[in-house]
Amino acid sequence: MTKICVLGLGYIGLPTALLFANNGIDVVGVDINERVINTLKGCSMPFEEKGFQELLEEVCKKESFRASMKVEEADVFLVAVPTPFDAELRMADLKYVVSACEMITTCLKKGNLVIIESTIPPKTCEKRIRRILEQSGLKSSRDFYISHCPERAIPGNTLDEMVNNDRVIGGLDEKAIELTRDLYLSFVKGNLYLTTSTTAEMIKLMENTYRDVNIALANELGMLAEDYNINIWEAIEIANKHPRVNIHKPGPGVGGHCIAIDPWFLTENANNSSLITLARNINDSMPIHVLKKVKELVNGIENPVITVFGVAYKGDIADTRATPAIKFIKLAEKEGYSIKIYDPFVREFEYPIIGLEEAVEGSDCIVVLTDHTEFQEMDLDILCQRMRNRNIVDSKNILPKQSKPGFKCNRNVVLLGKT
Ligand SMILES: NC(=O)c1ccc[n+]([C@@H]2O[C@H](COP(=O)([O-])OP(=O)(O)OC[C@H]3O[C@@H](n4cnc5c(N)ncnc54)[C@H](O)[C@@H]3O)[C@@H](O)[C@H]2O)c1
Ligand SMILES: CC(=O)N[C@@H]1[C@@H](OP(=O)(O)OP(=O)(O)OC[C@H]2O[C@@H](n3ccc(=O)[nH]c3=O)[C@H](O)[C@@H]2O)O[C@H](CO)[C@@H](O)[C@@H]1O
Repeated sequence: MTKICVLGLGYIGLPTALLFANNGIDVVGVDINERVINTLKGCSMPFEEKGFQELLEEVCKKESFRASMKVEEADVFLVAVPTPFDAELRMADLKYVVSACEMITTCLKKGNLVIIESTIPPKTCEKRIRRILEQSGLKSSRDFYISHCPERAIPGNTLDEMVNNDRVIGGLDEKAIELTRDLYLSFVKGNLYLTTSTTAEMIKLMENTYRDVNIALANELGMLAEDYNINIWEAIEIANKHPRVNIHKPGPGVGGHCIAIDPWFLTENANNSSLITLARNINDSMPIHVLKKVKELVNGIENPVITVFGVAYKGDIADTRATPAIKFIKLAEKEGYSIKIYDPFVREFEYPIIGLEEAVEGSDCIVVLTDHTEFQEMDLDILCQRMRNRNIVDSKNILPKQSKPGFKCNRNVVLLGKT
């Protein structure tokens, strides 16, 4: 039986490890975080993602998955550690990938395959990973093999997308590509596209950059629509009826571990990338624009109290990584506003999260920053009765549009893109 050692048991590494373990592979999951390992040893998921607690219990029963803090000899090593953005240098911070590869070097044997799933800048496998692994004394493409198999699954629907999405497999050589393809065939039902490692690195970054640039376009169109006093949401919906138009949605900015940072990995060595940089800057500036809308509404109110609805980086998940809500909250605090936060999913955050009624009580403005489905069904008239002033900025266009019959609520709803 093939044995695989997965380094990094986060949102990507752990689901991947469990899928391999459930499909005939012997898996050792390695993480440097003791809490993660202890939680897994108790057969519990360290984070929530639909379908994975059940899968973990299944592989615990089968004894095909073990969690450990130590890398051990295996046929395949898979790296899924974080690749954060170094804001000062404006480039990928590869320290976790480097340290994971150094850990592998101590156990590397002839015939091994090393797969990098972490998102990395173009040429990282060819230049950086190869050099580190060759410190073992073995030679890449002769004694062992390196490939890049970027992950494309979307948080909130990871299980379905990991199994059914098409995947890109990039190798330093043909043998690396073949070995990687055979391994992923154990659970992937989508097509596998085979290419070089550098092309695969580039493809992953292009996909997220495409989305970022299109979101920036939607944000800019939203701001322009304000000048013309039209509803951007209606305009986009109708424009998207064109068979070749797919304008994304405006909002308070782009969060998450990927789209807000990956475009920078593309531009770090480029002399000429004005569009990608501009798009990033537009999206990063959106919390300032939302705050401007709030300021217009609460102007003249003494000591305004602002209620934030949703701090997860997107709807119906608990993940707050790089959420635009943080920037909005910090800016609003600088403005002297008191902030109360309600989020039905998020449990851990750097600001307190409170219950809905408490969050709305005495508020001067509700600001929606996340499109949780729950917000679609809110009874705004009841909420408005608890507010001191009935103002709403709905940056996600998610709240119900109509007041219920029998209630009169003088709410002043400001959608982004419509004044
Ligand atoms: N989360 C996503 O939706 C997503 C999707 C596609 C690609 N990616 C990419 O996948 C990679 C992993 O992202 P994630 O969201 O799973 O990160 P994560 O922060 O959820 O998990 C990473 C784990 O790696 C562990 N770790 C760090 N250094 C280690 C080492 N040397 N050895 C073993 N474990 C180590 C950490 O303790 C952590 O538990 C990143 O490059 C990310 O850009 C993420
Ligand atoms: C190309 C692609 O699809 N990549 C996906 C992406 O996953 P994600 O969860 O980060 O992506 P999104 O859902 O796009 O959310 C990001 C932020 O953008 C905001 N947003 C979104 C759409 C819109 O029209 N207007 C917006 O304002 C949203 O609120 C949120 O803050 O990266 C993962 C890791 O690489 C991939 O694996 C995964 O396939």
